[in-house]
Amino acid sequence: MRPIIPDYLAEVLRDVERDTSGERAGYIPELATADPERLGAAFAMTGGEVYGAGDVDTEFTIQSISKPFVYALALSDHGFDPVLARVGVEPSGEAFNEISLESDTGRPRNPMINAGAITVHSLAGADGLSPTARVERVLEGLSAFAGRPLRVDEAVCASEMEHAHRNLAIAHMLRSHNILTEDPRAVVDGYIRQCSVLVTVRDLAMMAATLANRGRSPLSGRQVVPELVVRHVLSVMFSCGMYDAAGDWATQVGIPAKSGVAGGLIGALPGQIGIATFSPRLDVHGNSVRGVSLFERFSSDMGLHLMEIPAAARAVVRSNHAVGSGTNMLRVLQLQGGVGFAGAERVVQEAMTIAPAEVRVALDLTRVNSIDDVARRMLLEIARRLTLDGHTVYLVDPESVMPDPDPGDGGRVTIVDHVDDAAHPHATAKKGGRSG
Ligand SMILES: NC(=O)CC[C@H](N)C(=O)O
Repeated sequence: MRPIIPDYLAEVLRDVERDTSGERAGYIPELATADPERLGAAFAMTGGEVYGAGDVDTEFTIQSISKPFVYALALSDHGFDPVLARVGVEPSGEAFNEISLESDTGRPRNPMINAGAITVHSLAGADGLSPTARVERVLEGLSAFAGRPLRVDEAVCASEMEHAHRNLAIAHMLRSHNILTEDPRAVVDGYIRQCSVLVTVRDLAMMAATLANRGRSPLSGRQVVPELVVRHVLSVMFSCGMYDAAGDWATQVGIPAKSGVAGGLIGALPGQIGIATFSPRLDVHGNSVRGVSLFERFSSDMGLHLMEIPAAARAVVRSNHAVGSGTNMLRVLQLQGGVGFAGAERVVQEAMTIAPAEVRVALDLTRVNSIDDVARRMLLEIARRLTLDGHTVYLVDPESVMPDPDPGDGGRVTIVDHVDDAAHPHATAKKGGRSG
């Protein structure tokens, strides 16, 4: 069989190829010489598989796509408070290189615009690092996200540094507000080196997949940054990643994303996929023209919009029935699928209908594949209240999907591997049901 996904990617690339609108970034002379016809796209699944079509192994500079990753490094190196004290998380609705700070605090509005990203660069690695050691930390961190060692394009770096007046102006302004405490020139130099790291579409897809995979690289298995940091970074990407086009992007595409002026674009869909595209011509916001079209296609073709309401998740309560009769009667609530808050609420409703006469109750988790923390607490609370009302409660949980099944506070559950073990408690005694 021919592989399905690369064929699909190649077809979508053909569809956008005709669009030659937009301009290469002119303010960094080296970028203005890039081949404007380059075009590539890749999907990296959280399971580790990578699919690509077009120029997936061409190297180009990461530019602003480094911002969310270095933000993640700064948050994991310093913790949330010191970073949030210096850089906000509010969408600015402004261009990426806008010279703007919050009027009351002097903080840059968010870490995705240059003012925020320059500040964040100074927060990567331990306090007091030399500028060179800080760039090392950034390079090592970006490489960990990509799952391979990355390097700096010295020509692009030098070219941007020669024309860095605007970023220098931003850094001096940050220094005057004491948001930056180091030499502004050294920080801008480090930030520009960070932007000049060479990546391929394949690398970027893997970096995005590492975010989508809760911060663990699908390639190396390494936990690059903590899970809570990832949630925070993806939220900021969702609201600020596309600068003054962020609102359009959130409604049309609905994937946390980040663009760079060399023409790269990434999206990370939590739990599913990292996507990357490359095409150097940019729109007025500095986002790749064909990249935006590709993401619009991917989102609508594959239903990747984050706000897409999932096809009515199958009912969590598969059945609610009685087996046996008389005092031996067992009420069985058979659950299925993944149980979250709304699913557990359905179980609460069903549990309220259990008649006092039905002394024995089984929550059958045989077909449940996951229980999140709030659902765990609610199901155990159901068990506890049923115990207090005089019921005997069984948890049918052959694969131990219920973590720590202790209802506490006067509640008690007997854990068995099969409904039959609850239906015929004497047989259970022989098999020795686990008790929680
Ligand atoms: N949007 C971008 O990719 C901008 C990054 C570029 N290095 C700059 O600071 O101007």
